[in-house]
Amino acid sequence: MASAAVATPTNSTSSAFHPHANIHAHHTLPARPTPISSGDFDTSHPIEVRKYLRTYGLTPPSVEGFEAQTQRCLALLELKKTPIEKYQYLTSLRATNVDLFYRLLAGNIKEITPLIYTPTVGEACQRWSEIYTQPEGLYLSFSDKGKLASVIQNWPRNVEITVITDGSRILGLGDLGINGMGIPVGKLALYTACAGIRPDATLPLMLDLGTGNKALREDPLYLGSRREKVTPDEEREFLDELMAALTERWPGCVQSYIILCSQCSKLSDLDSIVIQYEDFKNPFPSLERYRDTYTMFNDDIQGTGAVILAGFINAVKTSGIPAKDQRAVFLGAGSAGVGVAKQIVQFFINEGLTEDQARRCFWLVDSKGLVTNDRGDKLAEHKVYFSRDDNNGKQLTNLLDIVNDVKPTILMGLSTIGGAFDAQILTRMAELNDHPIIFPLSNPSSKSECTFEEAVKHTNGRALFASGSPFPSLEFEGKTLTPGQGNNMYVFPGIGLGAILSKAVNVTQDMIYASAEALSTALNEQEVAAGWLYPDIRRIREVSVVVTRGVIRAAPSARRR
Ligand SMILES: NC(=O)C1=CN([C@@H]2O[C@H](COP(=O)(O)OP(=O)(O)OC[C@H]3O[C@@H](n4cnc5c(N)ncnc54)[C@H](OP(=O)(O)O)[C@@H]3O)[C@@H](O)[C@H]2O)C=CC1
Ligand SMILES: CC(=O)C(=O)O
Ligand SMILES: [Mg+2]
Repeated sequence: MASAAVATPTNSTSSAFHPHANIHAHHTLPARPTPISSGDFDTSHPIEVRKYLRTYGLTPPSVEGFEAQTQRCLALLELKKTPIEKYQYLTSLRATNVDLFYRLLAGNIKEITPLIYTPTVGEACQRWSEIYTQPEGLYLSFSDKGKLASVIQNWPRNVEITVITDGSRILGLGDLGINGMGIPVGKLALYTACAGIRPDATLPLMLDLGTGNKALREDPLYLGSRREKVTPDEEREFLDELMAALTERWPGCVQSYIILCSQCSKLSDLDSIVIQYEDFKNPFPSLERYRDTYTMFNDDIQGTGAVILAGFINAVKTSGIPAKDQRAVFLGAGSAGVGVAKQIVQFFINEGLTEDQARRCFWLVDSKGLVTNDRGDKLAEHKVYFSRDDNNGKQLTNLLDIVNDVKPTILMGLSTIGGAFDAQILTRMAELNDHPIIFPLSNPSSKSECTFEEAVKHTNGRALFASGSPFPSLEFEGKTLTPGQGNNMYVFPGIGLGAILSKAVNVTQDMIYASAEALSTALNEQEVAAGWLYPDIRRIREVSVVVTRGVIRAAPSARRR
């Protein structure tokens, strides 16, 4: 396990500068420590560094400060007209000067995150084949099955954390096959910007397991295999091999635990890997299969559950309604919907409810309507826990009817259906509650169940609001109202860093819950006074420290490596 994985955005050189090198006597210069890399041309490098790197004379003479560099980047960004052009500019900046990219991102997180993450990453994934210019991660195809370990050997660096997807459910945009690579790339960029993980210790990993998206398979520019999606059994066998191969190459997880028992002295030599699953269409089987045997978590189920629980804890403080009187309607009963509902169940239990009382506070709605025991279809396993048995034979399918029937205090959207919370539904929520909790959480913005403006307008500014993608602040009755962003980016960097630093063998439910509790306490006085549900995103590095600390403290000490 490498020591501190933490990089600061103010590091100006990625290559080691040797302070004792004789910088003037070129004929006696030692060999360069590494081959020339694009970051070596950073215009902030002092003259001595340029001479040491042998880039002296190859960059303009002026040694720039970070401020001037940032000013130029922001001006260049401003010149790009569309979000996708800005995305492309930032992609090329990362490829040509990784330090500058992260200084820019970490210093302008509120402005730049929407360009490398949701919502722009959604469009980037939809157009990935069209805009592809350079490799940014590792691709493993189903045809590599049986040889995954040897393909993984091609990755040139040691890795501490990977984000993997098969592209089968990219945000709310459906199956995008290997075009989903933008998601691991974007999430890992946030690991560096928000939690300081060294970029070269991260691995974006795309599983090319075919795609159910016919248009992609027929697109001449599509860069993945043109096969139908593999079966769940084939996928499971592939993932079994993958998990073993990843931990064989970077043997933190299970293997290092075993090594710890027999050879403690070897521990410091080990590199560990934390594995984050992202945007799989049905991620429940893999979470169940690997959570107790590998250092892994599923961000859509667990990260989302934690971040929404944190905002919910703060919303409940404002609404003043005790757990036993909460009634939650969830539009969407998939990985995120069930993940969020389960984390809130845990909170309700901690607030004194029995598990059965807690479970009964939820009404989940999927594409067929209210999830009930008797509606006539075979429910997917993950929905059964929340399935209602008290609907008296009524099979409600319309969201407004469900809201009228249930009279909820909370309306969550994790359905991928943009605009599903219409004026009537929002108005009804405001009639039912002084402070309705309204969280349209689907991404990207086009899939958000409502906008902030709509929520404010139809609830007279009384909604306790958070959305998955960012919306701007607005003026309402002389006051500036600022929306919360309920996005797992508030927690996954801290969960991943906490898992790395604590050397936890598994990412336990206690660690996930702790990340939520920690985030809920990370608001400063001004944010609390303003009634915010989440801290200002500009403080994300401080916030990630709080989340990481919570996660480390919750990591079971007896099982740390
Ligand atoms: N804010 C955040 O941090 C996060 C947001 N998300 C967002 O949440 C959304 C859902 O993600 P995820 O749960 O993983 O996706 P899933 O595909 O697992 O779940 C989607 C759910 O929405 C339901 N649904 C689809 N159409 C309708 C409809 N017309 N009416 C009611 N329900 C419908 C589906 O029904 P059925 O089961 O019948 O198919 C399913 O239950 C995505 O947009 C994603 O971007 C996800 C993770 C984090
Ligand atoms: C944010 C996220 O993980 C998603 O929308 O899938
Ligand atoms: Mg996701």
